[in-house]
Amino acid sequence: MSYAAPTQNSLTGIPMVDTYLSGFSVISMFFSQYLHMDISAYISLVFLLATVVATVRLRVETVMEKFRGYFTSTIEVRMDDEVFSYLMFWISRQRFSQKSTRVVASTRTNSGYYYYSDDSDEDSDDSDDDEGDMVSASNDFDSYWEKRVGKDKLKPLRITPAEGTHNFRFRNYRITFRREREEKRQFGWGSPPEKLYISCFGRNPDILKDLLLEAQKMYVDRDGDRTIIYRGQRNSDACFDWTRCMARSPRPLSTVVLDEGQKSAFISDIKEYLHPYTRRWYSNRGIPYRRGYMLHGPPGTGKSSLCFAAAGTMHLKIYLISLNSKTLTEDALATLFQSLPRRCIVLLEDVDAAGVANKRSNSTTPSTGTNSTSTEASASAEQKNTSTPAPESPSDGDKTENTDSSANQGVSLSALLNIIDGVASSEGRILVMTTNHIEKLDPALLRPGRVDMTVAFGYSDRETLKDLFLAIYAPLACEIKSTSAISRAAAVREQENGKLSLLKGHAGRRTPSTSSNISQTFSVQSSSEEEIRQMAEEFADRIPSGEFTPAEIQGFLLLHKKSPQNAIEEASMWVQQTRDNKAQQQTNGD
Ligand SMILES: Nc1ncnc2c1ncn2[C@@H]1O[C@H](COP(=O)(O)OP(=O)(O)OP(=O)(O)O)[C@@H](O)[C@H]1O
Repeated sequence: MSYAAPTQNSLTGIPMVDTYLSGFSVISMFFSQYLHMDISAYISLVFLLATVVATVRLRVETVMEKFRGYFTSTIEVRMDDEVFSYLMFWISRQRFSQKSTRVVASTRTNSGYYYYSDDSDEDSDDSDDDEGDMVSASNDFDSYWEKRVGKDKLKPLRITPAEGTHNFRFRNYRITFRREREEKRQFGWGSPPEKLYISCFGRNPDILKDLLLEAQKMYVDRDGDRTIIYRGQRNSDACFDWTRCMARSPRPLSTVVLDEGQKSAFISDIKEYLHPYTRRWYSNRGIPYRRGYMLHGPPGTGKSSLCFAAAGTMHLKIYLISLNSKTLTEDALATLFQSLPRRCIVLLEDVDAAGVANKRSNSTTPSTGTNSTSTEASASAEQKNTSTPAPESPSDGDKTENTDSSANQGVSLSALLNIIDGVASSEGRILVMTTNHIEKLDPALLRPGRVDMTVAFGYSDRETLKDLFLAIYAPLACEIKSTSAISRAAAVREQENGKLSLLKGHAGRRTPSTSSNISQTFSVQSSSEEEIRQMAEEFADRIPSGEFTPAEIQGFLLLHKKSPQNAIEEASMWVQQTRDNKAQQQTNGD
C-alpha cells in the first residue's frame, strides 16, 4: 500500500471544514499519521452523502406530514386563549397524565396568560367551611391553625404531560396530544408560549370537539354558582386583554343595604333587559341593544357591592376596568369593549378619572358639594329611572366636540363616549359605571342611551343603620342549622370520649364541654330576633343619621360582632372618636 502524504492543497481546506464539522482537523490528523490516509479527499463525498440523506429525510417528513394532514384531524389550541386552560385542566385530571413517564409538575394548570395566578388556589382543597374544621377550631384553635397552615403550605401539584407527543383514549378513540413550545417568541419574563394539538385518526374532527366541550364543562362546572371576575389588564405582549382574576362566592342581594325600591328597580330593570323579548324589541326598532347604569355616591356606600350582588343573582360574569389605570389607553379600552362576551356586566370604576372628568366645556354643570349633588342626582335618577329604552339623541355631535387633550390623562371623555355606544361597540352587555363625584361628569356621559338608570348611594340614614345592625346580628337560618349540626356532632364525640374514659377508668379532670365551646364561638348570644330588632332601634338612636358611610358602620359593628350590647354601649364614644379623627385628618390635609 503506498502512502500519499497529504498535499498542501488538500490540507488548506481543513480549517474551513472545521467550522462546519468541528474536530475534523484532529480526526484528519489522526488518520494521516496513524493510518496513512488522507480523509480530506473524501470530504466532497461526505457532503454529498449528507445532502442526499437530508433531502430524503425532508421528503419523507413532508410526505408523512401530508399523509397525516390528510388522514388525521387536528385542533390547535393557543396559550393566549381560555381554551388552553380548559384543555390543560381536563388533561391534568386524566389517568394518562398521571401515568405518563414525561410530565410537567406545577402548581397550576392554567396558561398564566389567560388566567391570573390568584385563581390557582380555587380548586384546592379549601375546607374552611368544613364542619369538621369548625369543631376542631372551637376545641383548640391553636392546634387547628397549626394544621391548617401546614396544609396551606403544601400547594396541590398539577401533573400534566411534558412537551412532545402523548397518546390516550377518549370514548374509545385514540387521541394524540402534542405539547409544543414556541421558542422564538418570549413570553414576558416567563417561559416561551406553548401550543397544544389534539388529533384523531380520520377526517372527522367531531370527537375532538366533544373532548373540548367536555373539558370546558369540567372547567366551568368547577366554578359552580360563583361570580367570575375578569379584569382588563396588560398581558406580557403589552396588549390589553381580559384576564380572569377571581371567582367569588355570590353575594346575596339581601346583604346590600339600600332602599328596597331602588334595589328592586335596579334588579327588575336588568331582568327586563335580559328578557329575550326585549332583545327582539330593541332590534325591531333599530335601537342598539345596550343598557347602562350609573351608581354614584361617596366611597364605601355599597356601589361595588350592589354590582357584585346583581351579577351573582343573574349569574353573570363581571368584566372590570378601572379608568384610573395609568397604562390604559383609548385603543386598549376600545379593544377590551370589542372583545366582551354577549351577556355580561362591564364594571367601569371611577368614571370621574382624570381624562373623563374634563368636561367638554367648563360652563357645564357647576360643581357642588357631595350631599347636594347626591340629591340632584337622585332627582335626575328618578327621571331616568325607566325601563323603557331611552331614545338615542338625534345628534351625536357631543362625541366629536371634545377638545380636551387626553395626553397623559388616561382615557378622554370623547373616546369613552365613542367606546360606550359607538358604531363598533358590542351589544348585549350591561354597563355599570361607578363614581364618587357625579358632579364632575359631563352630561353627555349621563344621557339616556349611555346611562339609562342612576342609583344614588349615600351616608347611612336611620333605616340603613338598623339594617346594617340586623345584617350583622340577626340569626341567619343557615348558620343556626350548621351550628346545631356541629354541636350535635361534637356532643356525640364528647359522649364517645366519655364512655372511653369510663372504660379506661379515667375519672380524672374533665375538659370544658365542646358543644358549649362551639355555642360560645358561634352564637352571638341567645337573643331572639325580636330582641335584636329592639337593639337595632337603640343603636340607630345613638348614631346620627346621614353622617357615616355603611362601610364605616360595618367596620364598627365588626369590632363587636359577638356582642350587640357592647356595640350599643360604645356607639356614642365611637361617633365622637370618628369625628375627632376626621377633623384631625382634615387639619393635617390643610
Ligand atoms: N350599602 C351597603 N350595604 C352593605 N354593605 C355595605 C354597603 N356599603 C358598604 N358596604 C360594605 O362596605 C365595604 C365597601 O363597600 P363597597 O366596595 O361596595 O363600596 P363602594 O361604594 O363601591 O366604595 P368605592 O367608591 O370606594 O369603590 C364592603 O365590605 C361592603 O360590604
